[in-house]
Amino acid sequence: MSESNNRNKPTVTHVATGNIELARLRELYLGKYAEAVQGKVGGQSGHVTRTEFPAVALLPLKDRKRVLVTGGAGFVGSHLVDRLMLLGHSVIVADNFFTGFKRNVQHWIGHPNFDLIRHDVVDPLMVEVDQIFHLACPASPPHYQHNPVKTIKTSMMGTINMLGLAKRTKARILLASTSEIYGDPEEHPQKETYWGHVNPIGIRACYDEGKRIAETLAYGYANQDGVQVRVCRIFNTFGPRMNPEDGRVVSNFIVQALKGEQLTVYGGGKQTRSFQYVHDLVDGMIALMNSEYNQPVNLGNPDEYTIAEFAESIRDLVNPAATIADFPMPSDDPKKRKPDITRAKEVIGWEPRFSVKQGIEETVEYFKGMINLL
Ligand SMILES: O=c1ccn([C@@H]2O[C@H](COP(=O)(O)OP(=O)(O)O[C@H]3OC[C@@H](O)[C@H](O)[C@H]3O)[C@@H](O)[C@H]2O)c(=O)[nH]1
Repeated sequence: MSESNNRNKPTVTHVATGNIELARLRELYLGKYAEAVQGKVGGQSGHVTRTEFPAVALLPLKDRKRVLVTGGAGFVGSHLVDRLMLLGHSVIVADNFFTGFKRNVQHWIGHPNFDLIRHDVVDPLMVEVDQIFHLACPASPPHYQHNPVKTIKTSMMGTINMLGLAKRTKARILLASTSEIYGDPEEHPQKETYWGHVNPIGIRACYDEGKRIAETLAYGYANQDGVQVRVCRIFNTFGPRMNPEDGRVVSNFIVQALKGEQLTVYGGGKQTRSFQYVHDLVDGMIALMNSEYNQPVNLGNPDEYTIAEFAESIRDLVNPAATIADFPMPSDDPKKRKPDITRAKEVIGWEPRFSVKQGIEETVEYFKGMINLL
């Protein structure tokens, strides 16, 4: 087991994340605003139009931004939307609901600061905004491999459309890039200066190369047209509102353990990943958007696990009776991955504050709430 100081960090209890109390965030995905997600199957599901919304900050008009979040109904996007809304901004979500769900943002539907548009970023979007967080793209390997051409179109044409929007409106745009641009890395841990090791025709290429061209486009528009771009490279992230069926390792293992099924370790489980809790990522994205730094920044938690030891820790926490079984390794699966976050510390003063254990406990609680739906 690779030990890290991070595992011995005290857990975050009521610390404000981006000036928002954790308890206030929790009520949106575990508490009173999450009841539709935690519904019971077999009966009926009733919906009411909300007359009361979570309280949001009242910002002076000069500080209130009009923020577009593409992919805002997805796992990461919806947590970002929660934060931006609670901070008092006006938020427009554009999502095609391929992997996102309305239920992830349902607690904001009807709020005067909130708009939800069913929109695919492959088509241009005409809105007036100050900031764009461009997240739209399936991120789970089974999802992005489901329709590789569509994944490439989403990354490439979607990013061209959003950069064009940023150019017209003079909005600042943050591109959600990925650790996958490093491919199967030969440098470990991965620094932003590493150019990567990607198979351009492999099954992951639609996503890896899609995000690489998205980065190239971002700097093309920045250098040629003066568009203000920010680029974060997101490492493996988990938390409540992950789609339980999206096939990524954290949701798979937790759901399998909760259902008493075998935990499916691929290829012997010697490959490593480093897992960050979603609130840390959102902290980093907002800090980067509001910083003056325009080069790529890794956002991830360096706490590195082999997949085999990760399976054991989930089993021990969720269901010690569950068994672990080995399945074939998907092709081109990176053998190791761990972010070097020196740059993030230096340029935006960011580092993860949640331990993996605390994040996993919250995620387990969330999935337990939906067990009847699984
Ligand atoms: O059930 C499973 C699922 C996955 N795995 C393994 O666990 C590791 C992590 O797999 P995931 O599918 O969660 O994520 P990957 O690291 O392959 O890709 C991720 O990289 C970073 C992000 O940009 C994306 O969310 C995603 O593409 C891989 O080695 C995979 O083979 C299992 O052993 N069992």
